[in-house]
Amino acid sequence: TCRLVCVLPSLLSSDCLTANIVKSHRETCQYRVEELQALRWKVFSREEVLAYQSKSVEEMWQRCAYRLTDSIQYVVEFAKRIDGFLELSQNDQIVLLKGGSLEVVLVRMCRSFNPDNGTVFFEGKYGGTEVFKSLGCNDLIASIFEFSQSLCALHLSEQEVALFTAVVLLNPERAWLQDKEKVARLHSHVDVAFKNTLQRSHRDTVLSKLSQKTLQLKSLCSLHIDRLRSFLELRPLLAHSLFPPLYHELFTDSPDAPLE
Ligand SMILES: CCN1C(=O)COc2cc(N(CC(F)(F)F)S(=O)(=O)c3ccc(C)c(C)c3)ccc21
Repeated sequence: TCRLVCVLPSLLSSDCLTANIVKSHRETCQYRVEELQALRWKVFSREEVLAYQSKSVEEMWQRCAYRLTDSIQYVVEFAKRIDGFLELSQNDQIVLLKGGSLEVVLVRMCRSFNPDNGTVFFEGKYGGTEVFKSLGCNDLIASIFEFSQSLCALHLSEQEVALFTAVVLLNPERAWLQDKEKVARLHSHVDVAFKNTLQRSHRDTVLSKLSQKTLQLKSLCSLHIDRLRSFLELRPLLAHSLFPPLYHELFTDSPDAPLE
């Protein structure tokens, strides 16, 4: 039926794209939002927080880098299932993922954030900013929590998270794109699908708020890259053994193993 629907006016074909993106999100979101909410009561104890705070900077970064790399694999899978993404050149697929995967992870994280007590899901339980103290970058942690808190305030549905992350990923303004026009066409199709969905559910107000969020995302990610760079510069040899190759491929300019 999807094929039949897609030959009808563009409005219906944007339904087709919406269905594809929502399905892709559901299949690659790593944790279902129901699961994450059911775990909110599992908060780290005082002892567990102290244990995290007594870990070395290296170990905490390694744990986070591992979880981030794991989450990014799901974002890569999400991208590959969006109609049109695999039709882009290999180069442009990698440029979009290098530039947008962390942004998608940070948007998805609002689903694992509990705005009632300001805790986030990490290694099986919920914890506040104090859990990440030994990372030594409290400004980055604080900005992640603030971003998650403000995104939660929009009460995005799973459909809206799916469409918003697809819009964030398919950004035609990423540097080094070969076929910018082709990405811009795909981006505009997703944007139209997103706008149609929001209008139908009388959620137009969310659109203007989300465009501000996109700006916050950009600064949050550049802050992350700066922090990561300064961290790696202090421990060049260690870092190479600490972080999975995909992490290096995405967040440092070192020409490591190609993104598979
Ligand atoms: C700022 C980008 N960032 C890093 O620079 C280093 O690794 C990260 C990992 C994660 N994870 C979330 C994910 F698993 F979804 F990726 S986390 O390890 O579960 C985690 C959850 C929540 C917070 C506050 C932090 C600090 C970590 C998120 C962001 C980063």
